[in-house]
Amino acid sequence: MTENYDVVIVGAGFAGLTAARELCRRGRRVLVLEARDRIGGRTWSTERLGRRLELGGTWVHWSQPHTWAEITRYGLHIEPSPKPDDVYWRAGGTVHRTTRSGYADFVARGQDFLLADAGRYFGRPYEPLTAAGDLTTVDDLSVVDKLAESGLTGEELDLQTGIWAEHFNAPAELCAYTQALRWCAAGGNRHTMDEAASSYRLVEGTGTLAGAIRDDSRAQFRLNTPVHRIEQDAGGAGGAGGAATVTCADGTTARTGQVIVALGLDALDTIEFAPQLPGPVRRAAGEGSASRGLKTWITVRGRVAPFSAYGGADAPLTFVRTEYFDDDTTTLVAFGPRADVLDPNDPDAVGSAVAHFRPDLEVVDVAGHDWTHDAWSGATWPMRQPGQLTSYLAALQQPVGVVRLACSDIANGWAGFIDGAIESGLTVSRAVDASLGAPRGGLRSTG
Ligand SMILES: Cc1cc2nc3c(=O)[nH]c(=O)nc-3n(C[C@H](O)[C@H](O)[C@H](O)COP(=O)(O)OP(=O)(O)OC[C@H]3O[C@@H](n4cnc5c(N)ncnc54)[C@H](O)[C@@H]3O)c2cc1C
Repeated sequence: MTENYDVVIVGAGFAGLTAARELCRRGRRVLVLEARDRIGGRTWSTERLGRRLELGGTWVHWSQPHTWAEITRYGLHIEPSPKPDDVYWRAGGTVHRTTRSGYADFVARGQDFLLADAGRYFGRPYEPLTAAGDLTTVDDLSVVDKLAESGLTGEELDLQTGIWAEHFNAPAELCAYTQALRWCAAGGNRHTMDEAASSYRLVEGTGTLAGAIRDDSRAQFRLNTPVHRIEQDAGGAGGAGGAATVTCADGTTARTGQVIVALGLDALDTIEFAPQLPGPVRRAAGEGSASRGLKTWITVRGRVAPFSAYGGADAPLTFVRTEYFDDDTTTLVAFGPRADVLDPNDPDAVGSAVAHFRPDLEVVDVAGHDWTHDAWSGATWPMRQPGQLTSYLAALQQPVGVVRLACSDIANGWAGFIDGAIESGLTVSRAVDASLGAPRGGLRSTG
């Protein structure tokens, strides 16, 4: 039997959850279809290595307006990740070691050079295409291209490319210079940019935030229900006032006035669209995000003094940091740019990667999730490749008949972050509500 809804939302990550809550509050009848056995998408708080760990998105910040509003709304709390005493980095084939402030001094020249034009190109970060004419001249650059103009020393360059490979969770040549500028502009300056990315985690975990948004909606949720096909009626494909049929892998179908496809671009190929999505949208999904790396948690023997380490752009791990301390073990968080070359769940391989800069550490166990090879994500945090901002963002934000995309990948401000997912869910749900007209019976419920 085919059921009828005002809106079907595909995907229960932060974008889909937010859209579901907002549309229910506007009196819409909403069905959420999620492929996984849980909500939260690329965030996942779960028990591993003897404690609750975040296998996906983790850090949040008050400079991220949409995330912070949700933290306030649900009364959640943040706690700081430990700051390192020492910083190690590999450059010019050597491992260097210095204090946190020594590292900050050394890195400043390169960061200041790379991010100097953040305000020029993204003076209004939530309108990322407003400098459009000018932008096309720089959007094809990678951070490697831009850094080549810098006059930095070889060691400074090695460190900078390693830092950006870490920030994008991607090979450095895939990291769009404009994405680096957008990130800095969203934070307001490079210090807030850095702080927002990895300093404060949710005490209650991202799962609690996702659950709070879900519980605040009357939407019907179906887990373990991948969507296979979305077919718009002839009228729907041409504009508003149409309808679509959503078909799941289990053969069930739902009829709906509007569809929100709330999954990342790298998972878009899990759905067949009839008619096809426009060319730029298909090309954006086909090219995919830059972010094809990994995150892993590592338990090492002994109580290790707080440190962080940058491995360099070509290392299997670009960044490692102490995160939790126990009496006889320490838990590190680590990132690498290529999930193809390092399995986040292989203790031997991760141990060898850590030995690149800390051969004294003995890896006991590791825990991660391979988001890059997971069909429902296909990438980690979605950072753009050179050229993708000006080629695709505008098209990705447009409705296609009764179908709209919503995800962090296509947000305006903190694109790639939890904040971007919430922003996108808010924006798209408002547009969908407007397309549907007055709710049946003319009443808006507050549920
Ligand atoms: C390792 C890692 C670390 C990160 N670190 C941070 C961080 O510290 N701070 C931060 O702010 N952000 C971080 N992020 C990014 C952040 O987690 C994401 O940008 C955000 O969660 C994306 O939300 P979304 O709703 O746009 O997409 P997703 O979370 O990907 O949600 C999409 C949902 O759609 C589902 N789906 C996919 N295909 C189908 C289908 N065919 N049918 C039905 N359902 C489908 C998926 O299962 C998923 O639940 C990180 C991400 C990763 C992976």
